[in-house]
Amino acid sequence: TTVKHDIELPSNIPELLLEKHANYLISYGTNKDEYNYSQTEHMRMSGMYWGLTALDLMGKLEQTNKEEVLEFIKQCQSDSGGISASMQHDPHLLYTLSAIQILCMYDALNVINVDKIVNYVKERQQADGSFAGDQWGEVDVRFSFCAVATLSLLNRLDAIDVEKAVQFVLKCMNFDGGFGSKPGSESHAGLIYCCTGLLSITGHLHLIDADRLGWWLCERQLPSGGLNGRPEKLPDVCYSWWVLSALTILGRLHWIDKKALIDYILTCQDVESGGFSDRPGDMVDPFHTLFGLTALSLLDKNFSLKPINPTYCMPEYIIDRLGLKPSRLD
Ligand SMILES: COc1ccc(S(=O)(=O)N2Cc3cc(C#N)ccc3N(Cc3cncn3C)C[C@H]2Cc2ccccc2)cc1
Ligand SMILES: [Zn+2]
Repeated sequence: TTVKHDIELPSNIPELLLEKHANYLISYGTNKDEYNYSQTEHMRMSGMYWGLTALDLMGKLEQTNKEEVLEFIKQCQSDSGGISASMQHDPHLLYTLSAIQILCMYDALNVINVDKIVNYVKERQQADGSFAGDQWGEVDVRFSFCAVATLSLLNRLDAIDVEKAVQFVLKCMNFDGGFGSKPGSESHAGLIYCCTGLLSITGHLHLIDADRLGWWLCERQLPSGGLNGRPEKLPDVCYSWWVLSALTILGRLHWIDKKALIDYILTCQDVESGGFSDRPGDMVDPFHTLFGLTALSLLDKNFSLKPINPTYCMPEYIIDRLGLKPSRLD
């Protein structure tokens, strides 16, 4: 039997239903009793970053409850300086980055203790330049990206050893040009985004074999038009973001069949409830809704979406306002 590694696209391709997606995200945060809301407590800070970034891209940030969000973030900063996913949870670099990204969008970094954030991140760096995600010590190159992105948003990259952080990223590079989560781990689109983004922030993109990695990335596109995260995997909307943002940073976005990918992403909308799912017909969620919209923003500026910065996955105007210039290959 031939193993199916792709899907058939539905015949009709819906147009981009921005009002529906905005209403889905705005109501997601409000009805707290809903099952989904309770299931996402362990990652609520990231869930808020996904929803608020998507709403800002659609020009709806002013419809959110800014004061309530700022109060929640203040309550989530622990004595260690790190920020947790929800109140009374342990702090972690993943949620510290999400919180700083939200505060940059709201232009409200003053509501938390920035020096204690910087110290929390600095304390996570290991002797080999890598970063542990929290005090329990799990190392993953995703956490290197969280550390470097957080500190660069605060203009405090001086607090860590950037050269050693870069050395660890290079140890994660594979013969196929891609990156895994640790030295020797297999290449995966999500980790390639983290490593490409870190090297873009620190100005070390010249260390990447852009043609070899670009080739591996555009190989992710399947006949359905969708992108997968590794060879032999099914397509998934969130991989549109991981692959496209890395290709954009490498200056090779044009290597992808844009029209086919746009059609794939549009079929992943739920035309009733709003929101995007990983594949047509699956359950929608805020994670895939953000990454569907950010991918469309990179693919075609004629959708009514604000431009997205491929390195930080934040609206371009926020990165401009912060005076940040993450590098890209031409
Ligand atoms: C399926 O239930 C889940 C499973 C895992 C998680 S998770 O570990 O917190 N996380 C974030 C995430 C959030 C949502 C939403 N809302 C949905 C999925 C999803 N995944 C799982 C996923 C996405 N594409 C395919 N898969 C299987 C990624 C994962 C890891 C991740 C975290 C942060 C940034 C990037 C990636 C949450 C819910
Ligand atoms: Zn996904």
